[in-house]
Amino acid sequence: MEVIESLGYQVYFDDTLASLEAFLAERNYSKIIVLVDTNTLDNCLPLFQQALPNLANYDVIEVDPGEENKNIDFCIGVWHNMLDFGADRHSLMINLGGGVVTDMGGFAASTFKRGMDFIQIPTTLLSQVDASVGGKTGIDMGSVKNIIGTFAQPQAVFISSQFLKTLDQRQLISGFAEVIKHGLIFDRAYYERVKTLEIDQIDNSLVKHSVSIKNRVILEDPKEKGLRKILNFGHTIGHAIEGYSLLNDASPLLHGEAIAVGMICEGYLSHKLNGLPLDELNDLIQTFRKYFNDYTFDSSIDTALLDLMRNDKKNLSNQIGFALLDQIGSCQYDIYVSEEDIIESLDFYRELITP
Ligand SMILES: NC(=O)c1ccc[n+]([C@@H]2O[C@H](COP(=O)([O-])OP(=O)(O)OC[C@H]3O[C@@H](n4cnc5c(N)ncnc54)[C@H](O)[C@@H]3O)[C@@H](O)[C@H]2O)c1
Ligand SMILES: O=C(O)C(=O)C[C@@H](O)[C@H](O)[C@H](O)COP(=O)(O)O
Ligand SMILES: [Zn+2]
Repeated sequence: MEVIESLGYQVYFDDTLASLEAFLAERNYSKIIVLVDTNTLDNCLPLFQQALPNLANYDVIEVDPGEENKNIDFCIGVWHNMLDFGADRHSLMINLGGGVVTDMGGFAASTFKRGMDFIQIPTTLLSQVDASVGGKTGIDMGSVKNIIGTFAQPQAVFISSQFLKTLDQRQLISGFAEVIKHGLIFDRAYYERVKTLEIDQIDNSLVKHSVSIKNRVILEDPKEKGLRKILNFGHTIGHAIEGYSLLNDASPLLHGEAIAVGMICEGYLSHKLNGLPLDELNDLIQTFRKYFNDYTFDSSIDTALLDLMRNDKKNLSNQIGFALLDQIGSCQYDIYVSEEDIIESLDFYRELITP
């Protein structure tokens, strides 16, 4: 078992979850509530129960799965359940699921009675390498991603590769977008390694390395005043596309799929505005197109996408904020880009995927 020290808590890489048993034994929580979605109820709760045979007394809250449920209505349902179960300030919320469960459960716990303890047990690749660590919690409002939320750190994070066995290929690839991002923004050698991998070669070492990159960034800047913004590479445009797709597509893009498109567009902006060499831009494009399908959207939605980007949390005085690469493995932040250039980057993507 390995442990990474994060912002006052530990991230345990522990396939047996023995560290979770020890963690619970050390603390005297008045009540334990496990938040799951329908899929993690079926696929992950049994593993959790096997690992903790002596944990008899806990309540389970179940929500419907998917991004479309990461909203205030579901959150209210969670808060009602917490009240019904008699949760108090000395209770613990265990979020057992992907990024939707860890984001929304963290938000529900961090606001309930002005805040109670929670831990994250991420069960998707995306939530293991990214969402469960760093204390960003939140929910969407319509198409606007993560617009209501808190910075609230969990008491601990427990990562077990056992959970990934039931995850389907599309979800694994979605999580892989954040892995590639970690290499692009921080670690060129890591990028060179991951871009050659097949999806079935994802292993513990890669999850740990991604967490260690994210952890180094958040330790330096927990509340995203500066450096942490690099973790948002691809997200200014990616979140707009994800939010748009969520409400308009019959089969919406997943978070990782949307930010993969975002990273190609923002790769283009990195080349045009921040010195990313052309051959590195082409390499980035080739990598994303190796793993991700093209996403077709026409220019009629550009206004809607720009409207969504106007809500980005990196914006300043009505200027749309970006984190952009100057070379692979290195990223700058607080770069404000004109709407003309943003549209040019969307055009670039459209031309790229046109046969
Ligand atoms: N807080 C952060 O720092 C941060 C970072 C990155 C992404 N996010 C957020 O994370 C969310 C995306 O997370 P996600 O990709 O994990 O999506 P998700 O939580 O929707 O999970 C994806 C799907 O997999 C299912 N699932 C989860 N674990 C499973 C398992 N072990 N076996 C089978 N099925 C399983 C879920 O029920 C869901 O249907 C987005 O809302 C994104 O904004 C947050
Ligand atoms: O942890 C961070 O900081 C990130 O930006 C990680 C992102 O991958 C993640 O999608 C995050 O939820 C985006 O946050 P937001 O502040 O842009 O909503
Ligand atoms: Zn992300």
